[in-house]
Amino acid sequence: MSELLTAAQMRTAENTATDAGQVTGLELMERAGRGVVEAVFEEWPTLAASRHKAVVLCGPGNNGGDGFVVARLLKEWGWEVEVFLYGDAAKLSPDARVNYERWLCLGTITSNESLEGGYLSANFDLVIDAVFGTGLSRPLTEDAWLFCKEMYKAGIDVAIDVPSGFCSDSGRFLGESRSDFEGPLSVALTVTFERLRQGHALLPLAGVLRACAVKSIGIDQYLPDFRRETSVSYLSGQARIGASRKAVLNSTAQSSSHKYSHGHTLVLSGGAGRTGAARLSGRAALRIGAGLVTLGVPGSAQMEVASQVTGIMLKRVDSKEDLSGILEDERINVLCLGPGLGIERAGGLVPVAVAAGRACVLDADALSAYEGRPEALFDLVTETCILTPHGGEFARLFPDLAAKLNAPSLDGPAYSKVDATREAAARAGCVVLYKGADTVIASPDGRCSVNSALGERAAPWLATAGSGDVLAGFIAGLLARGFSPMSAAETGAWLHVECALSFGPGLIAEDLAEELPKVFKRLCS
Ligand SMILES: NC(=O)C1=CN([C@@H]2O[C@H](COP(=O)(O)OP(=O)(O)OC[C@H]3O[C@@H](n4cnc5c(N)ncnc54)[C@H](OP(=O)(O)O)[C@@H]3O)[C@@H](O)[C@H]2O)[C@@H](O)CC1
Ligand SMILES: Nc1ncnc2c1ncn2[C@@H]1O[C@H](COP(=O)(O)OP(=O)(O)O)[C@@H](O)[C@H]1O
Ligand SMILES: [K+]
Repeated sequence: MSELLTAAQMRTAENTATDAGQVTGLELMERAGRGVVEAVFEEWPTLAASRHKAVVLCGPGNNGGDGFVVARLLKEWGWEVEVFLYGDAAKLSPDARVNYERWLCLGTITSNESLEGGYLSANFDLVIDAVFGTGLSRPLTEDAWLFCKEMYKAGIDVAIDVPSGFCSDSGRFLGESRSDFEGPLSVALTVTFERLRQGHALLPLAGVLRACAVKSIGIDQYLPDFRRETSVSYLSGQARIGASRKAVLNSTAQSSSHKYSHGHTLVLSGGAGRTGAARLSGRAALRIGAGLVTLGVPGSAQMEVASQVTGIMLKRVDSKEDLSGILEDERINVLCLGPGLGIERAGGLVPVAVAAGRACVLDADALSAYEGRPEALFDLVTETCILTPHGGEFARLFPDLAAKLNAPSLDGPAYSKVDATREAAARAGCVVLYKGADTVIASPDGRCSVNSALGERAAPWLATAGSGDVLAGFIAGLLARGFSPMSAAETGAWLHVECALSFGPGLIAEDLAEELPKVFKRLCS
């Protein structure tokens, strides 16, 4: 697990380091430029071995300053380099100005008039975007867009910090979408410093980046104290679930304890013909380590479910009273409600389930049942609950937050999925896991993680019917094993993607839980 930074956190770290007299801004810029060149040669080793042609598009701030450093270093490496400048050279930031002048000792600035007519794609091996970075505070002006558009059309090979126009906190393109540019946006390599920015993990930006490199510029010790609650964790491909979590997973394989000490999950099912979703959740809970799983099924569906399950037990739950009766068994420590439950049945059963005071995963219909009256749900839930909405369900429960997220972003930093999920968790008073290829998990105390299924962890085949039901079951099973709500949501979401990656394309929801043993074996070896 690593941390994601906001632009403000990075700026503070930079200022603290320079104020402490540890380093100058100019030196940081030099290190940043050097880091970019190193990352390029690491990504494409053949480029280091011979002469190539690069173009660096620089902007008016320090991102442009980094660009001038890169241009100089590549030129000194023996490459042919051209530089374009957006904006007035007289108004460059002071450090950028120094590097602009250093560049002028080696080369020139090409007139922006040359940019048109496919000049970039026709003439260069490497197109480097150093126009705007983390300082972008408003949508690109028309002339800034005309400058950047040529770069996007050619295809950006290297973006310094962030591709220009995107907000590095939210991952959103600032302003209205650009109807005059239809090409697919894609950036081969993005090089950033010390840690990834929050926006690198969030859509749409995360979907544009093919590879990211993080280079040190020597200010790690000035980064925020990540034990504080304001940081955002990144559950990435490199993430290794913590030792305690691993120990719990390990114990599923070598248990000498009784099954009841591994918890008992009750999954409530819908009626006949709608039981598949709950069966998926139940099996997932069992596979991930719940000692026992019971499906609570209406009488009309008992035969259907009985013919489909083996390791899972069955109890008849037609009414609230039936559910209350079953919950007298205190060994049931977790409930999972929503998948295939039906809106009406959910409306009746959710209050009883939550009032029982056990850990509780509320998904799908258990959330949609509260459309138009979300406060009723928030009044019920406690911090032992987890809400797992997808985008549609999120908008039903938090229409104002969804509207903010969908409105055009006219200022930077723009309102992000991290902001929305944090607000949602604070409002609901429990952990909220907002699904997607960039799943965001937040707890009411402000802790937050992004679980990525993008970039190196892209698993688009996870968007298949029923995969969310499996996720709900994974989380419920981990809760049964004693994970805290935040940990269960993080670990469940992370393992969900690991299973999808391990299985590969062709995956259907049924395959996910069956892939777990392989994933566990790899983790525990
Ligand atoms: N922090 C660190 O630790 C380190 C940071 N480093 C580097 O610095 C970068 C951040 O630099 P930065 O803050 O100077 O901002 P940057 O992205 O260059 O843009 C600001 C310029 O753009 C302008 N501008 C803004 N919006 C605009 C618009 N819509 N249309 C047109 N213009 C617009 C804005 O103008 P203004 O708003 O002032 O009028 C200003 O001139 C960071 O990404 C990294 O590469 C490294 O050197 C190493 C250490
Ligand atoms: N493009 C994608 N790449 C990876 N994972 C995705 C993508 N789209 C959705 N997911 C994941 O797939 C699951 C879908 O859940 P959900 O929308 O509830 O579907 P269902 O109701 O069919 O189970 C979620 O875990 C979500 O994070
Ligand atoms: K950039």
